[in-house]
Amino acid sequence: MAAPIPREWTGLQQFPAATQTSLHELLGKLKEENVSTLTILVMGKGGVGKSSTVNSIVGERVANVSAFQSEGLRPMMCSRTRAGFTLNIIDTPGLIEGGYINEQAVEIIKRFLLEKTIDVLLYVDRLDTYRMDTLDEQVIRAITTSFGKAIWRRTLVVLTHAQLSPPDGIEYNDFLKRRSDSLLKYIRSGAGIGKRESADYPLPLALVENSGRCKTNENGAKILPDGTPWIPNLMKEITIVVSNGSKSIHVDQKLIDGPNPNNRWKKYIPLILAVQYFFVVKGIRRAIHSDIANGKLDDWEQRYRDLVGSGNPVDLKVSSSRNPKA
Ligand SMILES: Nc1nc2c(ncn2[C@@H]2O[C@H](COP(=O)(O)OP(=O)(O)OP(=O)(O)O)[C@@H](O)[C@H]2O)c(=O)[nH]1
Repeated sequence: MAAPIPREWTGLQQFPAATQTSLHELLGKLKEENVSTLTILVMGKGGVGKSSTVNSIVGERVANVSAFQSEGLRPMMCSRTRAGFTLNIIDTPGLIEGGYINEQAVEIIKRFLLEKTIDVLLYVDRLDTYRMDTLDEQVIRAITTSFGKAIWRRTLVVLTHAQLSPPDGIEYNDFLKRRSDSLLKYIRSGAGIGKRESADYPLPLALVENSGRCKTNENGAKILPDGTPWIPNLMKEITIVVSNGSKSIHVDQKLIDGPNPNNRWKKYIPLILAVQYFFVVKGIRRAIHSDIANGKLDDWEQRYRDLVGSGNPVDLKVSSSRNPKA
């Protein structure tokens, strides 16, 4: 089925003039780098603000937002064009249901993404969550197994509900640091990113406040507590990920099927053969040679030699103790 023709990105005109200017500059920069299409995949647990973030970026209500758990399992792709640039943004259902990974949702997402190329993953979570649990790690593992570890090179971590007042009088920046450090720790652990690899997986972070009550500046742009207009900032961080030198993720059947378990140990075969040769075959040979050199003979062999040596007729039936058939 042919992809639908993208609609004009009219939502851009909803943004204040200063935001529009910043966004046009960023799109211009991408075009200078020969990037004329950007496909953004949005994933995370349920209810963290994925759909709201999609709507905020597009500037239109294209995805359903609900305070309650959404029923649908189907991802949704929205495409918009502006001045020769195409933005594709894919909203996905939350991956957790009843305390476990919703495997059905994962499979549907994988099939939906087949033959698509993901330029950036927005891994969305809430800033105002105080504790991490194993569910976070499960979601991160599910993403890693589905699309490969390399997807984390193309990831921007997005924290929604950024206009929060931290609990227990903690200073905003301290709270942000603690929250982001613990989330990044879980992502690295769930994705299997070792300490030495950290530089290859920068995992930058952007804050988002989707609420209609988000504070605005004198230009009417929605701002973070430190005064940063967050929509241009989010788009800037996205363009940084696009230009970080890593490859976009093309989702093909091989990637979806994952590594073939039959191939898993194949690379060790030459090593196993070498170990066998040096420690088993060579060992046995050495033992045989040393036996021969020591002149040790089996009982029957010794008796046979004695008989042949003595010139008496050889009665193998009697002399062979090893061979009952003889
Ligand atoms: N205050 C505040 N509320 C938010 C923010 N983002 C989302 N919400 C609210 O959080 C609820 C869930 O938002 P959604 O955007 O539907 O979350 P989701 O992750 O797409 O949810 P699922 O599709 O069920 O996985 C809605 O009531 C939103 O209005 C935010 O940044 N700030």
